[in-house]
Amino acid sequence: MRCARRDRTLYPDRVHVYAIGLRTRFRRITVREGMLIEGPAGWGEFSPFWDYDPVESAAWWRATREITEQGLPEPVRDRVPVNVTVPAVGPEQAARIVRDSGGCRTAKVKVAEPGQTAAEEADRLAAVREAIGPQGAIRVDANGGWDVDTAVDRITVLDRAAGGLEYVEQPVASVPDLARVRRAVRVPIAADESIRRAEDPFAVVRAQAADIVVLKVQPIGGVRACLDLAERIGLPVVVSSAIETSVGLAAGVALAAALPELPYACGLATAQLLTADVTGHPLLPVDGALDVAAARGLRPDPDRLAATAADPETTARWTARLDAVRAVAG
Ligand SMILES: O=C(O)CCC(=O)C1=CC=C[C@@H](O)[C@@H]1C(=O)O
Ligand SMILES: [Mg+2]
Repeated sequence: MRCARRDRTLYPDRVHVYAIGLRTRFRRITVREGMLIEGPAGWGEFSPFWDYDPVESAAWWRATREITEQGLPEPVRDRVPVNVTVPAVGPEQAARIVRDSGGCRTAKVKVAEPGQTAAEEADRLAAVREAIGPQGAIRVDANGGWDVDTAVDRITVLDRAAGGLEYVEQPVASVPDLARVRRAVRVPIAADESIRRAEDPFAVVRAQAADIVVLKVQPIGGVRACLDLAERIGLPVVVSSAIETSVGLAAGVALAAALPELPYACGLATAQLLTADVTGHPLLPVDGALDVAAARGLRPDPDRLAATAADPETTARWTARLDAVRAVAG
């Protein structure tokens, strides 16, 4: 197995850099890269997307160290309902993803993909509704891709095409615009980027800009940081992933398992987006949920680590990146 330079100041154990292909282009990437680090309390994942700079990536590193040094908080439930994640694909592929999801009763559908039309999005949503059934829940994620007027128009169209939307995630980029859209539509609004890339996530609450808050373990700085934010933010929360391997997803499952309330299915079925994983027992939904004990006991397998190891250049890039992040994170 190819290991990054052994950094004895990090851990005497193991630092592994992975590169795993995505089944479909998602979030502008086709390969997911990151680091897995084994510490005294277990394995953690450090995998900020490359558009996060060292200062922003410090929170991701804190999340990694929390797991490798403190381990996971105690769960209050033994299963975590999850949504299937549908990339910006055609209607037939969207329906197939839902049907093959392992019983997910909620689907989150990517919209506002550059170059795609409202009609293409409406077709995708109609196909997802057909596949998930009338009792299923459908949410969309625009990743801040619309302006206010477009968001108000599209939400109305997509709400009808979906046969009713559970909520719309980050329809527009700024908090003031999020508040404008929320006042103009009846579909609930979830804040994601306005939480995980914000100086002050409470600006969303002060502006009455969202009904729901999305929590992602790595960008927010750890499982316990997310539990603390959930306790203080005063809005319902939904747990979502950062498209990690099953090692990183296990931290998301631990968060979802420890939250006092879990009103929404979690965006933690994203192992389905990967063409491989670092364990022979990837975290995949059964009857629409992930098993908390399986996540807590999850360890990478040496043969899967070897099979998903990044090439030397990528490994060197991540090692240098981690050095830069640790220099600012302390
Ligand atoms: O929430 C989900 O269904 C899966 C995770 C997911 O959609 C995302 C993960 C990471 C970055 C984004 O691409 C996207 C999101 O914005 O929530
Ligand atoms: Mg989102």
